Amino acid sequence: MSGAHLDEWQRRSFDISSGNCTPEQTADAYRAHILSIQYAWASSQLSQAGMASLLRTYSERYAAVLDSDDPRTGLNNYAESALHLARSQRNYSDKWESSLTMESVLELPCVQKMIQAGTGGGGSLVAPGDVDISVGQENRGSSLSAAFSGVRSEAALFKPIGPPQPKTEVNITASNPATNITSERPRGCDGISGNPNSFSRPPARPQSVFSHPTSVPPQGNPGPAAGTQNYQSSFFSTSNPSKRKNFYNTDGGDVGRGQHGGQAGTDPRAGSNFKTAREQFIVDQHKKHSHQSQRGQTAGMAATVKKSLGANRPRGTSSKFVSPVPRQEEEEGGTSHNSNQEPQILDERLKNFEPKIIELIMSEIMDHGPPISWDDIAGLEFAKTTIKEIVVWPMLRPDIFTGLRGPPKGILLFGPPGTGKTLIGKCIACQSGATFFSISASSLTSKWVGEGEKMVRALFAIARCHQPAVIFIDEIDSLLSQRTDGEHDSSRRIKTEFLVQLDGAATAAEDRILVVGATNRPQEIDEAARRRLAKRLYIPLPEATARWQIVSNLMSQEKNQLREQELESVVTATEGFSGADMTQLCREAALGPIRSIQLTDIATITADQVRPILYTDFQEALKTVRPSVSSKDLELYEEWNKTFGCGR
Ligand SMILES: Nc1ncnc2c1ncn2[C@@H]1O[C@H](COP(=O)(O)OP(=O)(O)OP(=O)(O)O)[C@@H](O)[C@H]1O
Ligand SMILES: [Mg+2]
Repeated sequence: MSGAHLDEWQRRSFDISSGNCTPEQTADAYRAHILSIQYAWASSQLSQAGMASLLRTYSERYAAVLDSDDPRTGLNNYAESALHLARSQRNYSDKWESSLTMESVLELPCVQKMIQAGTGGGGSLVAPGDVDISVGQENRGSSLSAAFSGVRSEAALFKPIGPPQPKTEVNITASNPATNITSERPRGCDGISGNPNSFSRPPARPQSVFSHPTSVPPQGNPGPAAGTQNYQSSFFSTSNPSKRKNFYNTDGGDVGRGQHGGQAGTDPRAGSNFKTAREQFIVDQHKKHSHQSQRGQTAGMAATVKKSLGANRPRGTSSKFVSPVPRQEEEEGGTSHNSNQEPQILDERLKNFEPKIIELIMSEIMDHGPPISWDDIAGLEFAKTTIKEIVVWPMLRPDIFTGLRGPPKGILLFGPPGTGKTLIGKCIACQSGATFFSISASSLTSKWVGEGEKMVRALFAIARCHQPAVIFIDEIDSLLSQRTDGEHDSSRRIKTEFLVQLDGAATAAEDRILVVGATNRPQEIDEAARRRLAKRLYIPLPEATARWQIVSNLMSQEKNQLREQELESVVTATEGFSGADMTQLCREAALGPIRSIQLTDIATITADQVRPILYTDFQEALKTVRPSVSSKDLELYEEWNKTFGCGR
């Protein structure tokens, strides 16, 4: 690490060990340590092992500060209350202990005022009574539960202020002597202290301020659980109103309104997710029924889809692709069957295949992905034109491209690594309008003997159902390498099956299935496969114009100050680079501005303050990025292209 970084590190370590730091400062210092470690590793100043070890140490220390509930050394002052709650114990924490005992509520100035007002003329507000609690007819809302102690405890009878309201009397009898029901303030009870009027209830909505929760057993039937319910609420305490205010009063309006409102006179559950068991039951029932009816609809849909699939299906670029099994989106949309059920196969031609195999192949259909256009592929004009001729136009005008003009059944894209073969595959997927299967050789070469060739057969069968179709096989050499005596029987069978499917009795002349293979080892491909991949296109290293295009494309997306001549110099200096090497060079250069930022600023700097990419960044990057294709390898590709390639 540089001297400046070490100084900074030392200063922070000293601060922490001096004991003068608050827990917040200590946590900040540890966080800064962790950032420095990550930065040092990212800029190769620190080994992987060193980074891992340091990170472990400092993460543990940081976590210790976060987790400790000692107010002098830690930040976590919630743990205690949380633990108490978890153990169903009374909360003794200073921070979270509720002060809402009956006595404290009665002592509240606003309550006192109301008591006085009540005795003055408006009827009594609070009077000691038996264990009766009066609740409004709607019997809703969060509540103040009564404080019980003893077998039949005294509780308060709360009567709402204002005109007399219809009410229901509920008797709560504490049958268990150990019952400890603690008085709690209702949700949004800040309003009580802030606004004495909030005690009054709007006449339109008869409801007691201190109505009992919906869990109150009905009158005359307290039930065995009546006395054993724990009424202690974890929602509110009066000790830290500002915190609570921020938490519940998200709209910045009056306390008690908003998400967890519950101000006196309003429905306390308005906007909250709370539901009674009965409400939940009704919702569940509703869901169940609607799901059943949806399933009914799906079955109906499936029947319709069946008709449109397969031989009867109109073919052409405009016809919509219909999957023979329910697709993921449909499942998400809730229109599918139970996921445990076997996928329903809707095409006659696929009935001999196992649903699992079909599902596997279907999952490799690539009908979405990042959109790539032909312009995103720099250079390679000949390859692009040829592919458009073979793939795109025949899809657009199948009536013209018939007979001798019919497209070949297979294309092979070969060339050095990183020259854009896979990119072309993705572009075909986006631009061709055909059903695009992107198959990896590994998904076809199953470890179960016999499964592999079934997969190949299923692949072509499904592709036939979804014509026009393009089957893209990246790194096709691993699937169609030359057949040798020593190789496993199963891989031989896969190859044979593939060749048969590609150009054999199984394939009809009018089938519009195109196989596109990509490889950087063309010489390893079996000669029979080579013949079937009739159009073999060399994808060479990018020429100067293509390199120019790649750099300017990538730089146009970043803040840069690269002048025309400087770009020319970069292009000249990158003779022999592949497209992937050029991309790597640009990535490396783009890191230049980040590397010039001071370590101390990295956490705070804004994206706008990062300087643009300069030519010097490219010069630096050129010191570390080298071409990945050797000239010897290149000769091999050129040679193979001369012998088997279809380019000019
Ligand atoms: N002609 C090109 N135009 C633009 N970008 C390119 C081009 N060639 C390569 N790239 C860049 O290099 C990356 C790698 O290219 P791609 O994966 O297509 O190489 P490939 O030929 O399939 O290599 P491999 O033979 O190793 O599989 C692409 O994602 C792209 O960023
Ligand atoms: Mg590739």
